[in-house]
Amino acid sequence: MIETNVSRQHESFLEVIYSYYQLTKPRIIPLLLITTAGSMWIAANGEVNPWLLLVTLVGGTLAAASAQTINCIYDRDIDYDMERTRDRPIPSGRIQSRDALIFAIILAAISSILLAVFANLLAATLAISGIVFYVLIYTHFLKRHSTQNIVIGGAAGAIPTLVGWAAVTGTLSWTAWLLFAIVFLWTPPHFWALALMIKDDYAKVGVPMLPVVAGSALTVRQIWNYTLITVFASFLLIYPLQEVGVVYVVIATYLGSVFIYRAWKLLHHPDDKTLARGLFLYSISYMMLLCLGMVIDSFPLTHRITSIVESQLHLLN
Ligand code: HEM
Ligand SMILES: CC(C)=CCC/C(C)=C/CC/C(C)=C/COP(=O)(O)OP(=O)(O)O
Repeated sequence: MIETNVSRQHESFLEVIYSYYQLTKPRIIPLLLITTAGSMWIAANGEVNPWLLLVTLVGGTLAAASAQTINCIYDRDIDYDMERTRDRPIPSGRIQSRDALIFAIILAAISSILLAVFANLLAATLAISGIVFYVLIYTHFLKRHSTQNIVIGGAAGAIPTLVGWAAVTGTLSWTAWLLFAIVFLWTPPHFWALALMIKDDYAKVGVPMLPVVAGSALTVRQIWNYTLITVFASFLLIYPLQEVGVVYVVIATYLGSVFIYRAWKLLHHPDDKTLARGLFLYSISYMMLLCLGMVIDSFPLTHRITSIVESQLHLLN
C-alpha cells in the first residue's frame, strides 16, 4: 500500500515536471540554438570557446523557454479553442497561469544572470529583448490583429543569432545583422506553409493569419517572394561580406535550390496541403543544415583542406 502511494506520488511529480517542460514548447528550441551556434562559429572564425558556447546555449534555451511560457499564458483562451493546442498545460488545467508566470520569471532571471556574468551584458540584454519582443510585439500587439503578425513578429525568432554574435564579440556587426535577416526572412515561408495546413484552426479563433484573411493564392505568392529573398540573403555571406568559404557556397546553393523548387511547386498548386507540409518540413531542414554549413565551413580544418585543394587545382592549371 505504502509502496503504491510512493510510486503514484513519483508518477505525478514526473507529470508536473513534464507539464512545465511542455509549457516551453521545447521542440522549437533546438533550431533556435542551432542558429545561435552558426552565428557564434562565424563570429569566432571557427574557434569557439566551449564554455562560452555552453553558457550561451543554456542562457538562450532559458530565455526562449521563458518567452514561450509567457506566450502560453497569454494565449490560453485561443489555445483552448484550437484542437492542435488544447492539450497544452494551461488550457488543459494541469498548470495554473500564476505558477507558469513564476516559472517564466525564474527562467528569464537565470538566463540574464548566466549571460551577463559568463558572456556579456549585450548578449543578456538581447536575450531579454527577445522575450519582450515576442511577448509584447508579437503575442500582444500583432498575433490577433495583423496579417503581418509573423513577418514583424519573426524578428523575435531571429534574435538568437544576435545573442550568439554578441556573446562572442561583445558587439554587433553587419554579418550579425545579415544572419538576423536570414532567419527573419525565412520565417514567413516557414510559418505560412504550416498556416496553409491549419488555417481552419486559426480562422475558428479569429487569428488573422495570412491564409485565413487573404487566401491560399496570395499566401503562396508571398511565400515564393520571401523564399527568393531568403536564399539571396544567404548568398550575401559569400559576397560582399566574404565571411564564408567554398563549403558554405556548395551547401547554401544546394539547399537554396531545393527551397526555391519547393516554393515554386507550391506557387503553382496553392491548395495542395501535401506540398505545403513538404515546404514547412523542408524549411526546418533548410535552416538547420544552412547553420551547420556555417559551422563546418568555419572550422580551421576545413580552411586547411580547401586551401590544399585550391593549391592543387592551381598547380594543375
Ligand atoms: C513568428 C515566428 C514563428 C511562428 C509564428 C512559428 C510557428 C510555428 C508553429 C505554429 C509550429 C507548429 C508547432 C506545433 O505544432 O506546436 C512551428 C514549428 C516549428 N518551428 Fe516555428 N514559428 C516561428 C519561428 C520559428 C523560428 C525562428 C524557429 C527556429 C529558428 C522555428 C522553429 C520551428 C521548428 C523546429 C518547428 C517544428 C517543431 C516540431 O518538431 O513540431 N520557428 N512553428
Ligand atoms: C532570444 C529569445 C528569447 C527569442 C525568442 C524566440 C522565440 C521564442 C521564438 C518563437 C517563435 C515561435 C515558435 C512562435 C510560435 O508562434 P505562436 O506562439 O503563435 O504558435 P502557436 O500557434 O503554436 O501558439
